[in-house]
Amino acid sequence: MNELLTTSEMSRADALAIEAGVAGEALMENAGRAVAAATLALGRGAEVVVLCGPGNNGGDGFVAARHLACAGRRVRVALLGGRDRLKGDAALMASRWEGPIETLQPDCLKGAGVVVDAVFGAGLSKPIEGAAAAVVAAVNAMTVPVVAVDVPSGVDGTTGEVRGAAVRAARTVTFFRLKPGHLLMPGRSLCGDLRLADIGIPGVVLDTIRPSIRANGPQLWRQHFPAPQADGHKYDRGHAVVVSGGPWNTGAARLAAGAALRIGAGLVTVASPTAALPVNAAHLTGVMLTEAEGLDGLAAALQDSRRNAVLLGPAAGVGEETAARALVALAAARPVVLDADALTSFAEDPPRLFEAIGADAGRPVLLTPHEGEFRRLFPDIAEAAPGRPERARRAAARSGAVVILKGADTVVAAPDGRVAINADAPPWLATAGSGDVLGGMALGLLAQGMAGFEAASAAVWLHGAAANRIGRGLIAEDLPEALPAILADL
Ligand SMILES: NC(=O)C1=CN([C@@H]2O[C@H](COP(=O)(O)OP(=O)(O)OC[C@H]3O[C@@H](n4cnc5c(N)ncnc54)[C@H](O)[C@@H]3O)[C@@H](O)[C@H]2O)[C@@H](O)CC1
Ligand SMILES: [K+]
Repeated sequence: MNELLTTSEMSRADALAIEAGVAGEALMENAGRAVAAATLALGRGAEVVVLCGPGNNGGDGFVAARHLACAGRRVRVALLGGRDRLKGDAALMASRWEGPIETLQPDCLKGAGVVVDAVFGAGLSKPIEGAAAAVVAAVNAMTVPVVAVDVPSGVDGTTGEVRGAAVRAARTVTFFRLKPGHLLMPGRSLCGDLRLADIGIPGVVLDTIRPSIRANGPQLWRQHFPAPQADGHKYDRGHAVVVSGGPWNTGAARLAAGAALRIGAGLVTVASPTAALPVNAAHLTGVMLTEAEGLDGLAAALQDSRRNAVLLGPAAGVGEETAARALVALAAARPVVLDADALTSFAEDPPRLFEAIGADAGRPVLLTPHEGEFRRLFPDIAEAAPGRPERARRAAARSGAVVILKGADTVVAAPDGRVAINADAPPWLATAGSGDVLGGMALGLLAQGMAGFEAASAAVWLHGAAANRIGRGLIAEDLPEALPAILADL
């Protein structure tokens, strides 16, 4: 159930269900009935105004209006555009509505105690403007609950972006499977409480559609998650290396190293420039320390093949020195996580990074940009690609790396096209050092032999779960500490 369907995949699901013998009319009837059921509990008997658009989303609205009226609610219906524009099932459902049909405009909201938003759904094809935009503004100025059908009108179901204007719903009822836009920002924040209704589309249609985007959660990677063996040794659980910055910039590496250890790496070493050794030594206990001065020092530290995964970038400093160190790490034939300054250091020449990644395509490389770092490495993709999943996917395909595009709706994409969207990170996770911990968690999983996409997705989800467990007041140091309880629940 964690598959997410883009709006075009969703209309394919409808079409395949109909081909398989399910009546389109039945799908719409079930959809509208589910909306009515989700609306009945709201507004304590107050009048419901159902706003219908010219497509099948509006058709669902007519069905919901009929069921609400049958249940004894006072219902009024307003339609965008002439009734003669309605086609197919939507026209059929409008004909089964026995009450009057008003013209959609802000005035029809007068007296409403609950609003059903059935103006646009998966078929939104351009920005909302004119009368529809005026109604959206009027709905958002009201304090009554709004139930959105499929998506809040104006939210793009595939990207989560607002096109022109969008309704702010208290509840959204969608069908068969969620869409990316329900989890991506700002769509997610406009949906309110999300409900998923079964409308009779058989699950086997997914075998044909093969959706590539999923909601991130343990189902996606639990089978790959490293499980320590009873007779195992710490050396079986990998040896992660975190490269430290200079003497004034060591904290980020230690945060990452602590996270790698907590998530189960057998051994973790901070590889430190000579001048930073005393600072690191003064703060490390379970994490080990080794000297790695300059490029040769790093190469020497990585010669030990038991050191099987490397993280570089946190507080590394932007410039040629960091770029060259990243190339040393990438040349050492093992999984690499590149974060923060290690990404920005390639802003002048991104292909130089991608070539080094491509030189050994067999091992996983993770890039963990936030939006600004992403823009520096992939300016054209940031400009042109529609929505964050597509941006991350194109970047992964170009770079050959798993891309973790960080944000309130972190997206993980693999070079083979798989995408995971994380939807439950709380706002207080955006705090100093939080990204360093995420990099360390991913590193710790790679060191234990987890595959790149799964390690990235698991790290992102666990990072969010840890933050939810801690709650407000969280600082980055708390995140690794919260892991044991979450790992126990897995
Ligand atoms: N059999 C099906 O296809 C089913 C579809 N369902 C519903 O159907 C919806 C999709 O239906 P449609 O594909 O007809 O699409 P919509 O009903 O979302 O909208 C399409 C209509 O709106 C117009 N339009 C789009 N954007 C506009 C804008 N910005 N300004 C003005 N007009 C605009 C289009 O020209 C078209 O007439 C789903 O969201 C869902 O609610 C459900 O009934 C389940 C079954
Ligand atoms: K809608």
